[in-house]
Amino acid sequence: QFHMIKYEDLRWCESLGQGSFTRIFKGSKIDIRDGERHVTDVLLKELDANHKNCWESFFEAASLMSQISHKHLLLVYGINVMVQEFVKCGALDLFLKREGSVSVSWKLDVAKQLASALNFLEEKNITHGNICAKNLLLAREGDASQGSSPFIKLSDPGINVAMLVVLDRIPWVAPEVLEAPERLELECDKWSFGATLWELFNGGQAPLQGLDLERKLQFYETYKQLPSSEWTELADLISQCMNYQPAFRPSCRSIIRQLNSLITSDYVILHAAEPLPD
Ligand SMILES: N#Cc1ccc(Nc2nc(N)cc(-n3ccc(CO)n3)n2)cc1
Repeated sequence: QFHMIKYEDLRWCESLGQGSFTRIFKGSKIDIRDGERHVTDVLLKELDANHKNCWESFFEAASLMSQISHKHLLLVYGINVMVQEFVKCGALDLFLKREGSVSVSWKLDVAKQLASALNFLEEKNITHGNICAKNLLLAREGDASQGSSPFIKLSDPGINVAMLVVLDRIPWVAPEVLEAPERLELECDKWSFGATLWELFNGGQAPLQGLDLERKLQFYETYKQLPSSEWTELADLISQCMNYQPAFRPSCRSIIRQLNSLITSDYVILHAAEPLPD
């Protein structure tokens, strides 16, 4: 299902950093189409040498996402090196940390786009398994004064959960996944959606940041919730998603309905532009 890209058609440019198993580079892909040379900006994601053993799950994640297409799902061109469409503004967590103050309606717009991507995956009965702000890519920053809104793309799930040391994905990974990493169900993405919503409304800060592994495990063992927002309706939605009973988590349709009612609430008007976090 991938159309073949030849190695010599790829150019590696600057490194953009590295994840736990991968390194990412800015690059360009050269296509000759109807006699014309097209150069496309791409993101090159390499699996680092000492993780070649999780190659097949790297491939599996990429091929899963390449079989479906949706406006909020990242386009993946190829594998061996994963060649992704280059998304202009990069990962959302870094953007939020850099930007500091984006409006509540900007955040709700992003939340709705993620919810619609999850709804699409739910309809296809596909569990993403790694929903978090780092895997949300900002294709368009959006500028309220120009009336343009943000546009996000959900990135590939990356190495599948069974390969990952799921412990360092607390609190994004649903508690039931710690018991059975191979049993990834749709409800797991609802839990992660709640944790990502929390990141979105906390300036891109990672939830439970700084807690060591022991404390993170205790967080689940004692059925804790993340610090709740002063906006009670938002706090309610986050804790519904992060329900320790998977079956009690809301459907995507319910999440979208609740986001729509948050968008119309007067809290949005009162908090048009968030103050810079002190
Ligand atoms: N400064 C800056 C800057 C950095 C990256 C991009 N673009 C981009 N495009 C993609 N397709 C994927 C990613 N990712 C970044 C982290 C991850 C997690 O895996 N992906 N970044 C644009 C600007």
